Amino acid sequence: MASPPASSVAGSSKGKIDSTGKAFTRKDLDGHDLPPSPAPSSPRPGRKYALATELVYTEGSDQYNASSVPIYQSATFKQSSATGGGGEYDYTRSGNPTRTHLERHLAKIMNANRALVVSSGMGALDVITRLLRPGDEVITGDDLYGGSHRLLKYLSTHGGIVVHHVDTTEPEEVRKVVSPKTAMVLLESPTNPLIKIVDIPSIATLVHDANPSAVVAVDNTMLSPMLQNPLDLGADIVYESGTKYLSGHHDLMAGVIAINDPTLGERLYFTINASGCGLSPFDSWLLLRGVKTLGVRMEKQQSNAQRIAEFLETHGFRVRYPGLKSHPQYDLHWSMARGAGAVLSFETGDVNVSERIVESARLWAISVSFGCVNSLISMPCRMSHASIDEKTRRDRGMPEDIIRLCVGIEDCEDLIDDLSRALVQAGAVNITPDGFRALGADEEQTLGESPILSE
Ligand SMILES: Cc1ncc(COP(=O)(O)O)c(C=O)c1O
Ligand SMILES: N[C@@H](CCSC[C@H](N)C(=O)O)C(=O)O
Repeated sequence: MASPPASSVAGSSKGKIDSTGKAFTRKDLDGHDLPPSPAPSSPRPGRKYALATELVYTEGSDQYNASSVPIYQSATFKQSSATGGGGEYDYTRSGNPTRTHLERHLAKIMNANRALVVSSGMGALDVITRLLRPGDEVITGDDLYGGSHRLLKYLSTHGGIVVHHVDTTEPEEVRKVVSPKTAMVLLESPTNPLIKIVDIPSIATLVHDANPSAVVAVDNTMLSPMLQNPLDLGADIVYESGTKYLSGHHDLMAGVIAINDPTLGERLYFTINASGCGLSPFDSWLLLRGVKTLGVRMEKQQSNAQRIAEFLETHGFRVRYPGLKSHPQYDLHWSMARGAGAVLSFETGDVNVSERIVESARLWAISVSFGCVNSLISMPCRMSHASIDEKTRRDRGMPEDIIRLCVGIEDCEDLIDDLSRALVQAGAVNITPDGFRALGADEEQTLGESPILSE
C-alpha cells in the first residue's frame, strides 16, 4: 500500500493551503468535506440504490484509484505544523482513513447519520453503557445474550446502575417500570437464543413518551441491516456484533454502533477515542470486505434456515424460528423485518439427547457465534449463555436442552442429511415406516400443530 503525502493524509490528492499557509485536506477517501480531525463518518444523505447494490458500491477517490480501499496501517500521521495542526488524522486511536471509510459505508447501509466501529460487539455495548451515570435505570429483556447480561450485571454490582429485566415481548411490562430515572432501554429482536420478538416501535414510543431523555438501544446482531433497521423503527441507537453476519467468515471481532443524533454520536465517539477501542485498520478493511457479500450470504443462509426449520418442525420438534407460521409472533416479526435470519433453536425434551445430537453432527461445527458461512450447532445453556447462572436461566424459562442451529451457505441437502444422521444416532427420534418422528412428539401434539403456540 502506498502512503499518501503528508499534505493529503486522508488519501485524497485534493489538499488545500489554509489561511496560515499550512497544507491540509478537507476531503476523505470518499471525497467528502470533513471538519478537522477526528473525522466523523456522516454519509451523503439518502440511499440511492437497493441495499444489495449499496452493500458493494463504494465511491472512493483514492489517489491511485485503488479498487479496494487501502489499509492505512499507521498508528500516527505526520502533521505540517508544530502545533499539531494540518492533518485530517493525527493518531489511529482517534481516527484512521480505513476505519472512516468503513464507518461511512456502514452508516449508509444502516440508514444512519453516523456509524462507529469498535473492537467487538461487547465493546460496542460497553461504549453505549458509558452514557449511564450511577443511579440511572436500565430496562432490558429477560432473554438477553449472555455477554450482555454479564456486562449489565457488572454495572449493577459495581457501577450503581439499576437494571430491570422484564419480558420485553410485552410492551406493558416495560410501561410498568419506565420512569424519569430510566436512562436506557436495551432491546434484542429476535432474542438470542429463544427467538422471541420484541415490538420495537411500540416500546420506543412508550419509552420516549414517558421519558424523552431515555435512550432506546437495539442489538440488531441476529438480523443485520440486511433484514432490519431499528433506527427506522424508533430506536436511538442500533448496535451489532460485526463478528457475525456483517463479516460472515469468523475471521475478525468487531462491533458497530449507528445513530442519527449528532450529539449522541459525539458522546459515543468521545468514549471510543478516550478508551481506545476503535477497530484496527486491518480489521476495518476485513469487515468492509465482508459487508460487501452480506446480501448473497444472508439470502442463502436464510433459505437454508427456512428449509431446516420446516424439516425439524415436520418431524415433530419444537422449533423456534420467525420464518415459521407457527411462531407466536410471526406477524409482529414481519411487520418490522424483511427476513427471518439464519438462527433457529429447537428442543428435544432431554439434555442428554441434545448433547448427543450436537456431538453426533459432523458438518455442523460445535461452536459459539453465528452469521458465518459455515453452519454451527451449540447448546446455549452450556456455551454462549453459560455466563447466566442456572437459577436465572430457569427463572427465565430457558430450556437446558435447547439446541441452537446457526445456518451457513452449504448445500442444504448435505446439512439435512447430516442433521438427520445425528438425530438418529443420538436416539432423538423414533423410526417410522415413513422416516422418523421426534421422541414424544405425538404425545404432546399432533402433526402440523404449532409446537410453541401454547407458550
Ligand atoms: C446478540 C449478541 N449481541 C452481542 C454479542 C457480542 O458480540 P462480540 O462477540 O462481537 O463481542 C453477541 C455475541 O457475542 C451476540 O450474540
Ligand atoms: N465465551 C464467550 C462466549 C461467546 S458467545 C458468542 C455469541 N454471542 C453466541 O451467541 O454464540 C463469552 O464468555 O462471552
